Amino acid sequence: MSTLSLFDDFPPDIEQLRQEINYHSYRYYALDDPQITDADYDRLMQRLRELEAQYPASITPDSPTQRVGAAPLSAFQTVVHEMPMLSLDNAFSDEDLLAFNQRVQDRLKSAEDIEYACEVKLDGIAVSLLYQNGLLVRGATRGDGTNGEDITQNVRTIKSIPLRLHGEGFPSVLEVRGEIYMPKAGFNALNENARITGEKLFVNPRNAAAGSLRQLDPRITANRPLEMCAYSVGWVDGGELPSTHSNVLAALKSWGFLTNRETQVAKNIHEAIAFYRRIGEKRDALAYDIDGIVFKVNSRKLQDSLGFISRAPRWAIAYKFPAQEESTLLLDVEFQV
Ligand SMILES: CC(C)(CNC(=O)c1ccc(Oc2ccccc2)cc1)c1ccc2c(N)nc(N)nc2n1
Repeated sequence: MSTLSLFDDFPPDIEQLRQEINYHSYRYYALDDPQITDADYDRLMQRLRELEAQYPASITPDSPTQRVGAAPLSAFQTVVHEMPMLSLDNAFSDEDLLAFNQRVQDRLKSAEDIEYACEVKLDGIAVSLLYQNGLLVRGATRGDGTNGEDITQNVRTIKSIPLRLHGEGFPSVLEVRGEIYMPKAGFNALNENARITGEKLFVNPRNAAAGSLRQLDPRITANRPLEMCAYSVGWVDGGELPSTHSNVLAALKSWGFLTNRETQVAKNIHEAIAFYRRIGEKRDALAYDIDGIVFKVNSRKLQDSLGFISRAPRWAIAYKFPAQEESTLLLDVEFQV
């Protein structure tokens, strides 16, 4: 006799199972510290699918079984970003970075050391995720910074993007910005599979991520090894944010987002340059492609007084690495095939 028959009149606590699965996702993606094996996670998911098939009325939009959603779209709708998605000014040398720091000090009329949040600049696709009362309601590309494409159905398939925020204390409206990227291992496996099936090869992980997000059929996106790393908050309403950027990232992590483990705070621009060197030395060993380091004035109060120049903040800069040889090498190899 199946155990379910004991509960036919009293549906088992499906919400409890859903919360347990979401908790394990939080531990795996946000904390990078899973408590159960992938096999046990899959067993929990299988049980949830069986119970939801038995009690379809219990299905909620944030259920982890609802990631691969609706039918393919005929086209992407346009989204107008409430807060522009800004680009970054670039630095190509230590001198450029020191000049950036000097401009910041001059503008703040301060000779005090400026503290910087230091983040890897992932080589992926910028995305905006809008949450209302903790639920993901919209995903959009950067587009031209003001108008992007609505890719909500596709971002819902990415397991490191929470469908419901974890924990508490988040604003009622929260717009999170980050990068959707394809880790190197996933990219290599995707191209290996494409070689076997005779499908189109991707030139690099960034193009593979872009191509995977441009799919009108979310079922294709769902089968692509994509991750999302949060790096900023754009628009908030109904709540306060911490006073430093590094604590905003910590809050995003507590709400269920993947943030990059290399992120550090530098007490001054010289420590920031040391961070750039250290990451530059381990760049090839990283599990994902990066094309630079982003330095952000850590104090949000100082950010507000520095403001923006047209499309880029005065308080942030990207110090780029030299372009990597590998992608052209791959290009040569690819066309020799
Ligand atoms: C700093 C910011 C430009 C994001 N921030 C914003 O887009 C942003 C936008 C409006 C804001 O507030 C506004 C308030 C009023 C008017 C306009 C903007 C604040 C931040 C940015 C851009 C690209 C990044 C990248 N590739 N990697 C990392 N690691 N960080 C990055 N950070």
